[in-house]
Amino acid sequence: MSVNNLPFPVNGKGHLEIGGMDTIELAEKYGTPLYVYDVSIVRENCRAFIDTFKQLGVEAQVAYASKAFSSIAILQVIKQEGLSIDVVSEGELYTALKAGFPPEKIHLHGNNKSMEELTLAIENNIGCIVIDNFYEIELLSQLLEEQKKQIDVLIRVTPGIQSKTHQYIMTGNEDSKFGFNLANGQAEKAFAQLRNHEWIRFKGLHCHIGSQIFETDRFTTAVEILFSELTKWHQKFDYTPEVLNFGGGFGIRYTEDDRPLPLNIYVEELVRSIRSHINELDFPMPEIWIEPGRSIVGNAGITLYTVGSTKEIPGVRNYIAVDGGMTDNLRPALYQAKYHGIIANKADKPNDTEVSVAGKCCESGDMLIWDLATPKVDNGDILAVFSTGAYGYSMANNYNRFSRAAVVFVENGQDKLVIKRETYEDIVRNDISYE
Ligand SMILES: Cc1ncc(COP(=O)(O)O)c(C=O)c1O
Ligand SMILES: N[C@@H](CCCC[NH3+])C(=O)O
Repeated sequence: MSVNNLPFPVNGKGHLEIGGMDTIELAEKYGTPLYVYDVSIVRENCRAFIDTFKQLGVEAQVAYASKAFSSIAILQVIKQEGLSIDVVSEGELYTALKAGFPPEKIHLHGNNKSMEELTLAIENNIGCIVIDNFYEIELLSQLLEEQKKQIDVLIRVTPGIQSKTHQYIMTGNEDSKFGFNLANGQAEKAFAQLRNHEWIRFKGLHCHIGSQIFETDRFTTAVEILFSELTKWHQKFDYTPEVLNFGGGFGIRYTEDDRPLPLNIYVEELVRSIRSHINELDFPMPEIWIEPGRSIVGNAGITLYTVGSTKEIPGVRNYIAVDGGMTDNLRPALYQAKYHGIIANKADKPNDTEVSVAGKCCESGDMLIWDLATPKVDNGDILAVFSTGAYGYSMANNYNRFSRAAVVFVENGQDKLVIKRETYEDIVRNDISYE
């Protein structure tokens, strides 16, 4: 943090900088709304996870959850840093293959994988499929039998943990659309079907307890729950897992109320807890996999907007409207997510007023930030919203036929366009005339 508790520096012109670049110049060059990523932060986050596992001497795979932001360029950075990735759809898998991601480092997720998704995964010999339900076991068995191929799998289990996060991003609770329930025996039933399967190589268990989690105790509880199941399976079937995957969910700072833990702490606590269980049970140490998404790209990205209209309601509130909104950042409308931002061309000015930032969609709920302290705002000012690198571009949409914003990477004072701004021609491309 530098001026005013900001995550990025301010230059001599009073402009916010990112990756050694002036944000106002970037806005002029590429237009707004604009997503800008400081690639060096992505790399730092990757290394924090990878290096901690190395220091602890644990065989691991850190699989970037590409749903947080999937594009050819970001997956190339992730590949350079030596991570694996998790994909949840044919589109994400296709993007990964196009990015030249090594197939053996791709893991496929999804609660309703289609024949096409499974076929693409099998044809490309991806590293692992995380099986979610009994129907998928049938589909996968059928496809592998037809192609006479084997594949590694984990099964996703729901440990029954209520994480302290928004209901829509909880996934490990019992009443969830994801995974096999542990408590009611479904997970054991799936394990029984898979342990001696001709085509499916059962490697271990996966669980993901939710997203934007700030406490390690949720993860260590998940470890305990998985090991209590594994203890049963060991007694009954003499089974020990080769792989345990504890998903993602490591929280980041959106506003100053968020208190994220350093990323190494999550890994250290997980490993400590797993080691204590395997020592007690006399199991060999399994490979540990994790799937961070938000914590890899979230704080590396900002969004730049141009301020347009303003509206003062005396005694109520001052609105400023920007040229984007719920089309480039759905999270405030969907999860009441909170963000912090600043007027990037007045980053050195004192905050002597308060505004609420509206998007330009035809929805009252299209508000990006409520009650943000700023200097006096004029039209033409550039607003920078922080921590939009995860689930921003990836959840962008064309509501009101807005075009998706461009994405620029900056690193060491260099900028590069990595996703072009969508054109209106792109938007009508699949429309078919009815005249
Ligand atoms: C199975 C799985 N793994 C990983 C993630 C990534 O989560 P996050 O971006 O919070 O790290 C998710 C999303 O919540 C998920 O469902
Ligand atoms: N899209 C969610 C997180 C993903 C949840 C996936 N299991 C968010 O923006 O917070």
